[in-house]
Amino acid sequence: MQELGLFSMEEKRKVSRDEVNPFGYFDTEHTKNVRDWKEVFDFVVRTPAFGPASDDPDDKELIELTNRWPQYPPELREVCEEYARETEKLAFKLMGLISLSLGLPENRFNLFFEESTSSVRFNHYPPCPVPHLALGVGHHKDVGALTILAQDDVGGLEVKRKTDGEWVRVKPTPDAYIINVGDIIQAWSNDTYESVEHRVILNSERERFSIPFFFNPAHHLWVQPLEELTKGEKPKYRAYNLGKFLATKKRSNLKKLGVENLQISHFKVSE
Ligand SMILES: O=C(O)CCC(=O)C(=O)O
Ligand SMILES: [Fe+2]
Repeated sequence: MQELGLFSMEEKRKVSRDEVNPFGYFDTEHTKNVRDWKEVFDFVVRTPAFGPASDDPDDKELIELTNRWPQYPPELREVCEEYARETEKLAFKLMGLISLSLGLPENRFNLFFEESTSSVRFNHYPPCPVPHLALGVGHHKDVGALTILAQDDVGGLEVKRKTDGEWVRVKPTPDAYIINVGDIIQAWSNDTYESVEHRVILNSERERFSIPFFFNPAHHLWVQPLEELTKGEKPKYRAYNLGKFLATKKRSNLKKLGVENLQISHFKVSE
Protein backbone atom coordinates (compact mmCIF):
# COMPACT_ATOMS: atom_id res chain seq x y z
CA MET A 1 0.00 0.00 0.00
CA GLN A 2 2.83 2.39 0.71
CA GLU A 3 4.12 2.33 -2.88
CA LEU A 4 3.10 5.91 -3.54
CA GLY A 5 5.20 7.08 -0.65
CA LEU A 6 8.22 5.44 -2.28
CA PHE A 7 8.11 7.69 -5.33
CA SER A 8 10.57 10.53 -5.04
CA MET A 9 9.48 14.02 -6.04
CA GLU A 10 11.59 13.59 -9.13
CA GLU A 11 9.79 10.34 -10.12
CA LYS A 12 6.42 11.94 -9.46
CA ARG A 13 7.27 14.76 -11.81
CA LYS A 14 8.40 12.34 -14.52
CA VAL A 15 5.18 10.31 -14.39
CA SER A 16 2.74 13.19 -13.92
CA ARG A 17 -0.47 13.07 -15.91
CA ASP A 18 -1.37 15.77 -18.38
CA GLU A 19 -4.59 17.16 -19.78
CA VAL A 20 -4.68 14.64 -22.64
CA ASN A 21 -3.69 11.34 -21.05
CA PRO A 22 -5.17 10.96 -17.55
CA PHE A 23 -2.83 8.18 -16.35
CA GLY A 24 0.10 8.69 -14.00
CA TYR A 25 0.64 10.78 -10.91
CA PHE A 26 -1.20 13.90 -9.81
CA ASP A 27 -2.16 15.75 -6.67
CA THR A 28 -4.61 18.39 -7.79
CA GLU A 29 -7.84 16.48 -8.30
CA HIS A 30 -11.02 18.45 -7.71
CA THR A 31 -14.15 16.56 -6.65
CA LYS A 32 -17.21 18.75 -7.07
CA ASN A 33 -14.96 21.74 -7.75
CA VAL A 34 -13.11 21.49 -4.42
CA ARG A 35 -9.51 20.36 -4.30
CA ASP A 36 -9.00 17.00 -2.56
CA TRP A 37 -6.34 16.51 0.15
CA LYS A 38 -4.57 13.61 -1.56
CA GLU A 39 -2.12 12.47 -4.18
CA VAL A 40 -2.88 9.67 -6.62
CA PHE A 41 -1.26 7.37 -9.15
CA ASP A 42 -3.52 5.87 -11.84
CA PHE A 43 -2.93 3.15 -14.39
CA VAL A 44 -5.16 1.51 -16.96
CA VAL A 45 -5.56 -2.27 -16.59
CA ARG A 46 -5.70 -3.32 -20.26
CA THR A 47 -3.47 -1.92 -22.93
CA PRO A 48 -3.78 -0.71 -25.57
CA ALA A 49 -6.59 1.46 -24.24
CA PHE A 50 -8.33 4.19 -26.15
CA GLY A 51 -10.59 7.06 -25.27
CA PRO A 52 -12.13 10.07 -26.97
CA ALA A 53 -9.67 12.88 -27.71
CA SER A 54 -12.12 15.47 -26.35
CA ASP A 55 -15.52 15.78 -24.70
CA ASP A 56 -17.00 17.36 -27.86
CA PRO A 57 -19.78 14.92 -28.96
CA ASP A 58 -19.02 15.55 -32.66
CA ASP A 59 -15.29 14.91 -32.34
CA LYS A 60 -14.77 11.22 -33.25
CA GLU A 61 -11.01 11.28 -32.78
CA LEU A 62 -9.55 8.75 -30.36
CA ILE A 63 -6.32 8.85 -28.43
CA GLU A 64 -4.32 6.00 -27.02
CA LEU A 65 -4.18 6.10 -23.23
CA THR A 66 -0.80 4.93 -22.01
CA ASN A 67 0.53 4.13 -18.59
CA ARG A 68 3.41 6.04 -17.10
CA TRP A 69 5.52 3.74 -14.97
CA PRO A 70 8.17 5.14 -12.67
CA GLN A 71 11.69 3.77 -12.94
CA TYR A 72 11.85 3.40 -9.16
CA PRO A 73 10.79 1.24 -7.46
CA PRO A 74 11.60 -1.03 -10.45
CA GLU A 75 9.27 -3.88 -9.41
CA LEU A 76 6.21 -1.61 -9.13
CA ARG A 77 4.92 -2.20 -12.66
CA GLU A 78 4.90 -5.99 -12.44
CA VAL A 79 3.25 -6.01 -9.01
CA CYS A 80 0.58 -3.56 -10.20
CA GLU A 81 -0.13 -5.52 -13.37
CA GLU A 82 -0.51 -8.78 -11.48
CA TYR A 83 -2.79 -7.14 -8.91
CA ALA A 84 -4.94 -5.68 -11.68
CA ARG A 85 -5.27 -9.03 -13.50
CA GLU A 86 -6.36 -10.85 -10.34
CA THR A 87 -8.77 -8.11 -9.22
CA GLU A 88 -10.35 -8.06 -12.67
CA LYS A 89 -11.20 -11.77 -12.28
CA LEU A 90 -13.00 -10.93 -9.04
CA ALA A 91 -14.83 -8.06 -10.79
CA PHE A 92 -16.13 -10.46 -13.47
CA LYS A 93 -17.33 -12.86 -10.75
CA LEU A 94 -19.16 -10.05 -8.96
CA MET A 95 -20.76 -8.84 -12.20
CA GLY A 96 -21.92 -12.42 -12.81
CA LEU A 97 -23.58 -12.54 -9.38
CA ILE A 98 -25.23 -9.15 -9.92
CA SER A 99 -26.51 -10.36 -13.28
CA LEU A 100 -28.00 -13.51 -11.71
CA SER A 101 -29.60 -11.40 -8.97
CA LEU A 102 -31.36 -9.38 -11.69
CA GLY A 103 -32.71 -12.59 -13.23
CA LEU A 104 -30.28 -12.41 -16.17
CA PRO A 105 -27.72 -14.93 -17.43
CA GLU A 106 -24.45 -14.83 -15.52
CA ASN A 107 -22.50 -13.65 -18.57
CA ARG A 108 -25.00 -10.95 -19.62
CA PHE A 109 -22.55 -8.11 -18.99
CA ASN A 110 -19.34 -9.75 -20.22
CA LEU A 111 -19.51 -8.36 -23.75
CA PHE A 112 -19.55 -4.79 -22.42
CA PHE A 113 -16.16 -5.33 -20.81
CA GLU A 114 -14.37 -6.72 -23.85
CA GLU A 115 -12.50 -3.50 -24.49
CA SER A 116 -12.67 -2.43 -20.89
CA THR A 117 -11.15 0.79 -19.68
CA SER A 118 -10.78 -0.36 -16.06
CA SER A 119 -8.16 1.38 -14.02
CA VAL A 120 -6.43 1.12 -10.67
CA ARG A 121 -5.66 4.06 -8.43
CA PHE A 122 -3.29 4.42 -5.50
CA ASN A 123 -4.68 7.03 -3.11
CA HIS A 124 -2.41 8.59 -0.53
CA TYR A 125 -4.01 10.92 2.01
CA PRO A 126 -1.28 12.70 4.00
CA PRO A 127 -2.11 13.73 7.57
CA CYS A 128 -4.03 16.99 7.54
CA PRO A 129 -3.45 19.68 10.18
CA VAL A 130 -7.02 20.94 9.72
CA PRO A 131 -9.05 17.77 9.10
CA HIS A 132 -12.36 19.52 9.71
CA LEU A 133 -11.63 22.01 6.91
CA ALA A 134 -10.74 19.62 4.10
CA LEU A 135 -11.72 16.24 2.65
CA GLY A 136 -9.53 13.47 1.27
CA VAL A 137 -12.15 13.04 -1.47
CA GLY A 138 -15.27 15.14 -1.61
CA HIS A 139 -18.66 13.43 -1.72
CA HIS A 140 -19.23 11.65 -5.03
CA LYS A 141 -20.51 8.46 -6.63
CA ASP A 142 -18.18 6.24 -8.62
CA VAL A 143 -18.98 6.58 -12.31
CA GLY A 144 -17.90 3.11 -13.44
CA ALA A 145 -19.68 -0.23 -13.06
CA LEU A 146 -18.09 -1.57 -9.87
CA THR A 147 -15.31 -0.45 -7.54
CA ILE A 148 -13.26 -2.97 -5.58
CA LEU A 149 -11.54 -1.02 -2.83
CA ALA A 150 -8.64 -2.11 -0.64
CA GLN A 151 -7.82 0.13 2.30
CA ASP A 152 -5.40 0.12 5.23
CA ASP A 153 -6.45 0.17 8.88
CA VAL A 154 -6.63 3.97 9.31
CA GLY A 155 -10.24 4.50 8.24
CA GLY A 156 -11.83 7.62 6.82
CA LEU A 157 -14.24 6.35 4.18
CA GLU A 158 -17.85 7.33 4.84
CA VAL A 159 -21.03 6.41 2.97
CA LYS A 160 -24.22 8.41 2.97
CA ARG A 161 -27.20 6.63 4.46
CA LYS A 162 -30.15 7.13 2.18
CA THR A 163 -32.84 7.09 4.84
CA ASP A 164 -31.60 10.09 6.83
CA GLY A 165 -28.66 11.50 4.84
CA GLU A 166 -26.21 10.75 7.71
CA TRP A 167 -22.58 9.98 6.91
CA VAL A 168 -21.68 6.51 8.21
CA ARG A 169 -18.07 5.37 8.80
CA VAL A 170 -16.97 2.25 6.95
CA LYS A 171 -14.82 0.45 9.47
CA PRO A 172 -11.72 -1.09 7.90
CA THR A 173 -11.84 -4.89 8.06
CA PRO A 174 -8.44 -6.58 7.66
CA ASP A 175 -8.04 -8.50 4.38
CA ALA A 176 -11.50 -7.49 3.16
CA TYR A 177 -12.52 -5.45 0.16
CA ILE A 178 -15.23 -2.84 0.01
CA ILE A 179 -17.37 -3.18 -3.10
CA ASN A 180 -19.12 -0.08 -4.41
CA VAL A 181 -21.82 -0.24 -7.02
CA GLY A 182 -21.18 2.52 -9.54
CA ASP A 183 -23.42 4.67 -11.73
CA ILE A 184 -23.30 2.30 -14.69
CA ILE A 185 -24.92 -0.58 -12.78
CA GLN A 186 -27.52 1.87 -11.53
CA ALA A 187 -28.38 2.80 -15.13
CA TRP A 188 -28.16 -0.76 -16.52
CA SER A 189 -30.41 -2.08 -13.73
CA ASN A 190 -32.89 0.81 -14.19
CA ASP A 191 -32.39 1.82 -10.53
CA THR A 192 -32.72 -1.67 -9.00
CA TYR A 193 -29.15 -1.14 -7.82
CA GLU A 194 -28.08 2.30 -6.69
CA SER A 195 -24.58 3.71 -6.65
CA VAL A 196 -23.55 4.87 -3.24
CA GLU A 197 -22.54 8.40 -2.33
CA HIS A 198 -19.26 8.42 -0.41
CA ARG A 199 -16.41 10.64 0.74
CA VAL A 200 -13.14 10.38 2.63
CA ILE A 201 -12.48 12.32 5.80
CA LEU A 202 -8.99 13.12 7.04
CA ASN A 203 -6.90 12.50 10.07
CA SER A 204 -4.45 14.90 11.70
CA GLU A 205 -2.01 12.18 12.81
CA ARG A 206 -1.95 9.32 10.38
CA GLU A 207 -1.57 9.14 6.64
CA ARG A 208 -3.92 6.76 4.84
CA PHE A 209 -3.60 4.59 1.75
CA SER A 210 -6.33 3.01 -0.36
CA ILE A 211 -6.40 1.24 -3.72
CA PRO A 212 -9.63 1.28 -5.71
CA PHE A 213 -9.98 -0.90 -8.82
CA PHE A 214 -12.51 0.81 -11.09
CA PHE A 215 -14.22 -1.79 -13.33
CA ASN A 216 -15.25 0.09 -16.47
CA PRO A 217 -16.69 -1.05 -19.80
CA ALA A 218 -15.48 -0.06 -23.29
CA HIS A 219 -15.37 3.69 -23.93
CA HIS A 220 -17.60 3.48 -27.03
CA LEU A 221 -20.44 1.87 -25.08
CA TRP A 222 -23.77 3.65 -24.84
CA VAL A 223 -24.95 3.07 -21.29
CA GLN A 224 -28.68 2.55 -20.91
CA PRO A 225 -31.13 0.43 -18.92
CA LEU A 226 -31.14 -3.17 -20.17
CA GLU A 227 -34.10 -4.01 -22.38
CA GLU A 228 -34.92 -7.15 -20.37
CA LEU A 229 -35.30 -5.02 -17.25
CA THR A 230 -37.55 -2.36 -18.69
CA LYS A 231 -40.28 -4.55 -20.22
CA GLY A 232 -43.57 -2.87 -19.50
CA GLU A 233 -41.71 -0.10 -17.70
CA LYS A 234 -40.24 3.16 -18.90
CA PRO A 235 -36.42 3.23 -19.00
CA LYS A 236 -35.33 5.67 -16.30
CA TYR A 237 -32.26 6.88 -18.22
CA ARG A 238 -31.53 8.10 -21.71
CA ALA A 239 -28.54 6.38 -23.30
CA TYR A 240 -25.23 8.16 -22.73
CA ASN A 241 -21.89 7.63 -24.35
CA LEU A 242 -19.49 6.46 -21.67
CA GLY A 243 -16.29 7.84 -23.22
CA LYS A 244 -17.73 11.30 -23.76
CA PHE A 245 -19.28 11.30 -20.29
CA LEU A 246 -15.94 10.42 -18.69
CA ALA A 247 -14.03 12.92 -20.84
CA THR A 248 -16.35 15.69 -19.64
CA LYS A 249 -16.01 14.58 -16.04
CA LYS A 250 -12.22 14.28 -16.25
CA ARG A 251 -12.01 17.84 -17.51
CA SER A 252 -13.85 19.08 -14.44
CA ASN A 253 -11.83 16.86 -12.09
CA LEU A 254 -8.58 18.38 -13.22
CA LYS A 255 -9.33 21.95 -12.36
CA LYS A 256 -11.95 24.17 -10.94
CA LEU A 257 -14.61 24.89 -13.53
CA GLY A 258 -17.47 27.29 -13.41
CA VAL A 259 -19.93 24.55 -14.36
CA GLU A 260 -21.80 21.96 -12.36
CA ASN A 261 -20.18 18.53 -12.45
CA LEU A 262 -21.76 16.14 -14.93
CA GLN A 263 -23.76 13.32 -13.24
CA ILE A 264 -25.87 10.44 -14.54
CA SER A 265 -28.87 12.28 -13.12
CA HIS A 266 -28.51 14.55 -16.19
CA PHE A 267 -29.67 11.57 -18.25
CA LYS A 268 -32.57 10.69 -15.99
CA VAL A 269 -35.91 10.61 -17.80
CA SER A 270 -38.47 12.70 -15.97
CA GLU A 271 -41.32 10.65 -14.51
O1 LIG B 1 -10.04 6.09 -0.26
C1 LIG B 1 -11.18 5.61 -0.22
O2 LIG B 1 -11.57 4.90 0.70
C2 LIG B 1 -12.17 5.88 -1.32
C3 LIG B 1 -11.62 6.59 -2.51
C4 LIG B 1 -12.65 6.90 -3.52
O3 LIG B 1 -13.81 7.02 -3.23
C5 LIG B 1 -12.27 7.04 -4.93
O4 LIG B 1 -11.06 7.10 -5.21
O5 LIG B 1 -13.19 7.09 -5.78
FE1 LIG C 1 -15.09 6.80 -4.96
